[in-house]
Amino acid sequence: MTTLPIPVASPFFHYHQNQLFVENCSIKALAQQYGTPLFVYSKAALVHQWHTYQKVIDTYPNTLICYAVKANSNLAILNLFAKLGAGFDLVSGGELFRVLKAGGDPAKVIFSGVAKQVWEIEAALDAGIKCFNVESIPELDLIAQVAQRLGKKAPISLRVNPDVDAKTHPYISTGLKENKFGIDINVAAAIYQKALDNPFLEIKGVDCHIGSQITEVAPFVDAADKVIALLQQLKEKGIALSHIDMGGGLGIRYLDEEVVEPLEMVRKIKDKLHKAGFDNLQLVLEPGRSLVGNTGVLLTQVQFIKPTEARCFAIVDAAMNDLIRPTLYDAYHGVLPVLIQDIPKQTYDIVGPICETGDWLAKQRELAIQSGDYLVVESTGAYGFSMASQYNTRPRAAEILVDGEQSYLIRERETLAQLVALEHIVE
Ligand SMILES: Cc1ncc(COP(=O)(O)O)c(C=O)c1O
Ligand SMILES: N[C@@H](CCCC[NH3+])C(=O)O
Repeated sequence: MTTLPIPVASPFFHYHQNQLFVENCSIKALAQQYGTPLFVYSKAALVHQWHTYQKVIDTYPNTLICYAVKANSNLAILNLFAKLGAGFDLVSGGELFRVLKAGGDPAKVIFSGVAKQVWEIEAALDAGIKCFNVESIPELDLIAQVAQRLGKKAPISLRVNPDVDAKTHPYISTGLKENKFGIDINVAAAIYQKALDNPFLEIKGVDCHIGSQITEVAPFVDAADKVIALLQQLKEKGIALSHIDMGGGLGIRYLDEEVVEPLEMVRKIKDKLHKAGFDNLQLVLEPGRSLVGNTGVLLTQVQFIKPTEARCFAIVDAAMNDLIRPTLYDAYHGVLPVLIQDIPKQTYDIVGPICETGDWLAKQRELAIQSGDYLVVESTGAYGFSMASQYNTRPRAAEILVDGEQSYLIRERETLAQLVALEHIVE
């Protein structure tokens, strides 16, 4: 008897009679219906993850959860979160376009990012967003100029860089002095004063986001301590804020990580705010990965098994263009067979067909597989499709959303004609 593996996104992904299912749909049937590579998301898992944040809202009603669109920006997913009551955290005018198209409420939109362009600031002011998270003095000046031209007052927060170690991968750490993000917390008070004196700016809050895939509470608490010290400085200057935005960053289980529940993290921050006398501030959070990461998989088919002297490769039809995280961060993603078979296990490197040595999805995995089999790469609901490219002129994968026995195509597979549609040959 082979023991069945337990998917990290169990029970939404689970084995039944040696076959992998998502909710009530057989993954093999989905592969046959929609083709591969295919991103498969579970609606029940998305709703479940939302509820981990809904608990925060139920406990502390003065909280706004702004889903970080960059994690997974499919319109169907944005629409689902909008219906559940989410706000949105954006980093581009493109993301604003998506959120409005998906039915998001602009009054619950936060606009982050280190360099907003004029057209993006205009679009956000026109839409009537809740707040810009401003990351530098020149950006503050530009936002004020655009607001003046449009005859508006721009709502702003300063994104401060608290110089705390989020203890995560250096590429996804954002709250250290040497990172490009935010304004040095030690000079922020003076910049708030400058904003206060500008009639085209309206100070709303303070923001900090220290990094991603954080699996401890301590870095959030350290950051909160520093932000609270700034709040006290501002209070002394007579500058009152209406919200504090602690960003996103909560990690998920890819392998065996112990993760922090949103409510546990928020309790610690809320206690600090309470002790410092800032209970009145609305708490804003910008979670991305923790809402969507473990709600989806990348479904792929083994094309060839290629044994070499050094390694045995399982060459699959998904590649680094579909999922760049292993290449970019050396990230671990679980790999599961769709069918459990009674054949010998072997150790494989799971690689794609792209002409790069870095084109791998997983290394040294024990699997009982053969060519033609389907595999899923786990935990790919966040920063999977949203970071996909068309490198090697590979159409981007399709995306589906499963709800019970039903599946819905939420993004069609790109066609070759679409890949070249914007190009022109010079006669
Ligand atoms: C400003 C900002 N907010 C929110 C997020 C979402 O982070 P995460 O997906 O780790 O929750 C990010 C990405 O790290 C970000 O840069
Ligand atoms: N894209 C990254 C996280 C960066 C988040 C954006 N600040 C990842 O896949 O883990």
